[in-house]
Amino acid sequence: MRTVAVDETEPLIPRADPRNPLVWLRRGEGVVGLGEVLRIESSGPTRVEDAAAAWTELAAHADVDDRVGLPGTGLVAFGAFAFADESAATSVLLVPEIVMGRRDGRAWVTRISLATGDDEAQDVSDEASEDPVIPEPAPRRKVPRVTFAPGSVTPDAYEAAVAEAVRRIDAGDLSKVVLARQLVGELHEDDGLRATINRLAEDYPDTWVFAVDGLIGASPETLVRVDHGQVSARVLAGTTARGAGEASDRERAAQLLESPKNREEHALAVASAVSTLEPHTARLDASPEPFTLQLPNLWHLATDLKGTLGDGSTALDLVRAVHPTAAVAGTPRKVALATLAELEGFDRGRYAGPVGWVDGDGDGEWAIALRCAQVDADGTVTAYAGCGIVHDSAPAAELAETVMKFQPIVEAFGG
Ligand SMILES: C=C(O[C@H]1C=CC=C(C(=O)O)[C@@H]1O)C(=O)O
Repeated sequence: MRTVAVDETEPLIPRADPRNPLVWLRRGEGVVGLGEVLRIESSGPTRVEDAAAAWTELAAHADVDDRVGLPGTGLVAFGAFAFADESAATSVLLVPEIVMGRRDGRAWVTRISLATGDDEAQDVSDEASEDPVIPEPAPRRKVPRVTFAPGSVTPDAYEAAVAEAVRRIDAGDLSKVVLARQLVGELHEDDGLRATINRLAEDYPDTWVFAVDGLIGASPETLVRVDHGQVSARVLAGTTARGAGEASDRERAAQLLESPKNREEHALAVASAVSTLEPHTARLDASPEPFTLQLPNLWHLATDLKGTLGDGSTALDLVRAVHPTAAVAGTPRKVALATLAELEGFDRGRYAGPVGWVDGDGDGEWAIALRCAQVDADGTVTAYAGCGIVHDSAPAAELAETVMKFQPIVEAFGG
C-alpha cells in the first residue's frame, strides 16, 4: 500500500460512499474509507483479542510505502465490536481500499490492495503503487427520513426496569448499572447514510462522528486513543438537560457538578477506566475534578485521562482491557453485565461497544458507540440510549434522559 500527502482542504464526508459510508471524524479531521479489501470478523468473549491478533499478523506482513508517517497513515482498519460476549452481532475490522485522512491540517490518501500471489514480494501490487485517485465530492442531499417507535421495551417497561435496578442497588447487589432502551425504524430511501452522517458531523462537531458497517452515530466519549506511545481517554457519566436561557444553562451545569447522584455515577466510571488502563501505562493522570462538557443537546460530567504507554500495547489491546467501562455497564462489572442483560431484555449489538480505527503501528482512536443506530441490510434502523442507574435514580428522570440522548440520531434521520 502507499500513503501520499495531498493538498486538500475540502470536507471529507462528501467523498464518502453514499450508501455505506466508512467515516471517523471529529472537527473535520479523521479518516474516511472507500471500498473494502479485507474484513476480519469475530464474535464471543475473545472477539477483540482475536481481531487484535489477526491485525498484528496482517500488519507484520504488509508492504507499506508511507510517505506521511502520522497516526492513521499506512495500513488502517475501521472497527466496530459487539458490546456483549453473548451478542449475536458480528464484530468487524474493515480494511478499505482507499483511505482519505486529515490530521493537524495535513491531508493524505492511502491506497491499499491485497497481494494476489504467494510471493511476498508482490505485496505492493502495481495497482497500489499508483498514486491514489480521490473521488470528486458529491452534491449535498436531504437526510433520509426514518420514523422511530419504541422497540421491544416500552417506555413503561423501561421505567419498571430502572425501579427494579434501584431495588437491587438498595439491596446491596451492586452499586451501578447502565440500562438502555431502543427505538426502531425503517430506512427506505436509496440514497443511504452519507447525508445522515453529514448531518451528525454538522450538528455535533465536537463528538466522534462514525459510520462503520451500518453503525452510525456521534459519540462524545473517547474509550481510548494511542498516539506514538501516548494514551488518552475521556470518561463521561452524569447528565443533565441544557437550560433554556444562558443563566439557566449555566445553573444546570453548576447543579450537575454538585449533584451527589451524578458525582457517584461518574466516580464509578472513572475508577473502572483508571483501574483497567493503569496496568498498561508507565504513567496515567486524571483531571483532578470532573468538568462539565457541553453538547448541543445536554451537559455531561467528564474526566480526561492522559498517560504514557508502559507495555507496548496497541490501541486494540487497550480496547480489550477497558471495555466495558462502568459508563456503559456498571459496578461491579460482572454483576452489572448480568443485571443489564436480564433487565434490558434485548441484545445491545454494537451499541455501547468499541468503535474506531487502528493502524499498522498499533496507534488508533476508539470511542464508545453511543448516540448511535445500527442500520441493517434490510433497512431496519435500531437506535439505542441508556442511563447509569445508582441508588437515588428516579425512573421518570432516566426515561427523560434517554429521550435527550436519542435526539442526535433521531434528528439525523429527519425526525
Ligand atoms: C449509556 C449512555 O451514556 C453514558 C455516557 C455518558 C453519560 C451517561 C449517563 O449519564 O448515564 C452514560 O453513562 C448512552 O448515551 O446511551
